[in-house]
Amino acid sequence: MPATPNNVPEPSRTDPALIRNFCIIAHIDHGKSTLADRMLQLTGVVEQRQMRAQYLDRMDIERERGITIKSQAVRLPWAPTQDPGNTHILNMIDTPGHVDFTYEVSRSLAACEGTILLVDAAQGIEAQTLANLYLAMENDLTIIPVLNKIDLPAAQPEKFAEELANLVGCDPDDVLRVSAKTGVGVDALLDKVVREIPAPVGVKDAPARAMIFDSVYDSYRGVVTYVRVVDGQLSKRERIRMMSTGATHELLEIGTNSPEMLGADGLGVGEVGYLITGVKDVRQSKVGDTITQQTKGATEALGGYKDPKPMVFSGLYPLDGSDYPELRDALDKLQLNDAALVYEPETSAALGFGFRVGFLGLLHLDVIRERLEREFGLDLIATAPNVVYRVVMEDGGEHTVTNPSEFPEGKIGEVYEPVVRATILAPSEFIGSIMELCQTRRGVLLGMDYLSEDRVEIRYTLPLAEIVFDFFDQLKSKTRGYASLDYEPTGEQTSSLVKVDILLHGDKVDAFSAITHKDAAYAYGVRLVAKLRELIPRQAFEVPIQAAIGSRVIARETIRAIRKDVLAKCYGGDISRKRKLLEKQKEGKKRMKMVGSVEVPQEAFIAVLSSDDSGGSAKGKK
Ligand SMILES: Nc1nc2c(ncn2[C@@H]2O[C@H](COP(=O)(O)OP(=O)(O)OP(=O)(O)O)[C@@H](O)[C@H]2O)c(=O)[nH]1
Repeated sequence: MPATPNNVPEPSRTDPALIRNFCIIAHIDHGKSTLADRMLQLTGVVEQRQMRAQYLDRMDIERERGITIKSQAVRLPWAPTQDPGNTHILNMIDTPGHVDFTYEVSRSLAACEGTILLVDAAQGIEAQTLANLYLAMENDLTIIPVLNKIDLPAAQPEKFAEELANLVGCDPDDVLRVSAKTGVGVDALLDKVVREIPAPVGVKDAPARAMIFDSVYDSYRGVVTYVRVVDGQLSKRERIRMMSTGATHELLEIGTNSPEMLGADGLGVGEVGYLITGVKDVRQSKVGDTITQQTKGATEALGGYKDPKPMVFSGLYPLDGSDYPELRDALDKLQLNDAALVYEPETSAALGFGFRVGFLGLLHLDVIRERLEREFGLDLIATAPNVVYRVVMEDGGEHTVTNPSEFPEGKIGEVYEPVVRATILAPSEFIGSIMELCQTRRGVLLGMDYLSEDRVEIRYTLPLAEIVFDFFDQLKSKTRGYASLDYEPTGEQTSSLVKVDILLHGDKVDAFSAITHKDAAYAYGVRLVAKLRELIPRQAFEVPIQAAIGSRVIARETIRAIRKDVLAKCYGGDISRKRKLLEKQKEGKKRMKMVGSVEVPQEAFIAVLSSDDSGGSAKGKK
């Protein structure tokens, strides 16, 4: 049996009554990592002298470099003050903080019985705190409200204790006050976790059922899968089965993190830990799936499994066409660690060979783009992000549109677009500007609540397409940075949506096609043709630039013709000078792309697609 520190029970034999599984919900910067550090230190799993700030975060960076793996769950032994003779096992499970990963968050929460709701005592509740709190409530978790940073001079514990108490429905005196920085109150918090969070319940002698709440690719070990055992026991070397796919694997290694990986014989009821089967791709070990034994396994999976569904699509093209194979290899590599990343090859008349890539949301898109550029050294052009539309034709035929240029022609019945429920938190002085912004983005007000006398929570239904581009930036600038936003998909709605095409000399430029609301189409068309007129140099012939809905032109500009005869300036017969000029002209041409018969500098595409005021998105600003 592997050695365990401090007489801590072996994970296959821990009495479930002594286990507490919890996570920490906090808005960014409210101190989650610092609190986790303090807990590692107080419970003795990291020795004082090894302690360094943000221990778990440090591991995150290391993981990026492929050195070690982040602990998605840490096993902490704790002898509570109220029951010092009984060492309890606290499994602290990390939850991804961002809205794009709501499904992953909800799986991490489902692995817990309780959560610490951590709020900065100088800031109060923020949108991400709320969104995750709602998910925790849906999962029936016990909630322990805690104010952090009480050491700060700007802390207002009385005010925010009241706010928190109102939110979770408890007495303000029951809101714990801690300083993750100095450690004040953290032992009382661990005691409270033991006292208030229920122990896991499961059937010891049943076939094993364990839920995957995270899986991480590691270049040395392959995929490391994090599980919570609900019933039965998983043991080293036995064969297991993934219930969604039926695939079977041998359990090469199983264990817990404290916070480094520590192998074990197995994991029993209620335990949380990792396992390694040698699979090389996270899509073979999917978050939300249930694991059981291959023989005499469970017949019914734990509920809640969903395939990740991309919400936002963008075309990614290498700036230099010869980088296409590198881009494909890089996407293949990223997919090993990202079950939600989907892509397929795509060709654009304007941009050449690339990929249409699906993401969970905008943050996901940014992360992937940044990694492609930073880790793989690729220079990319990304087309404006668009959402997925469902188009039902009058004859009943149906199309799923992930690329605006593929919007069907012909008799369209209804167009459906995805909508989200957005929650915005801000000081009440900004209510007017927030509502104005949401209104211009086709929002429908759902409700508004005061969290305290000067802070409100505003809820809107908004089309996803209206927030994927720059909504958050606008919100921040209209509220001087004070508002926070969170959203979750809530279905779809029919809308009056049209496709606007941009034509150069009669040829459609696929990269600029956009699906916009009918009322925003004209503005989009006018803005884009004006912009392109500025960016495209004059050609040997007159070039009309048009914006059109179907065959109806809604905006037009014209680039007048010039005769670009570089030799005109050369009188006399100086051959070498002539050659030089011709060479120069050829150089210039290299960076041009042909769209039909028109030469367009690559910079024009980049400028239109990347600049903030271009509005080259699917949303159509008004
Ligand atoms: N004064 C004071 N500062 C704290 C306390 N807890 C955390 N901080 C500081 O607050 C900042 C954010 O803390 P983190 O622990 O990184 O917050 P987080 O919620 O993990 O943030 P992300 O990982 O970015 O989501 C850091 O500069 C911490 O040093 C506290 O109790 N008192």
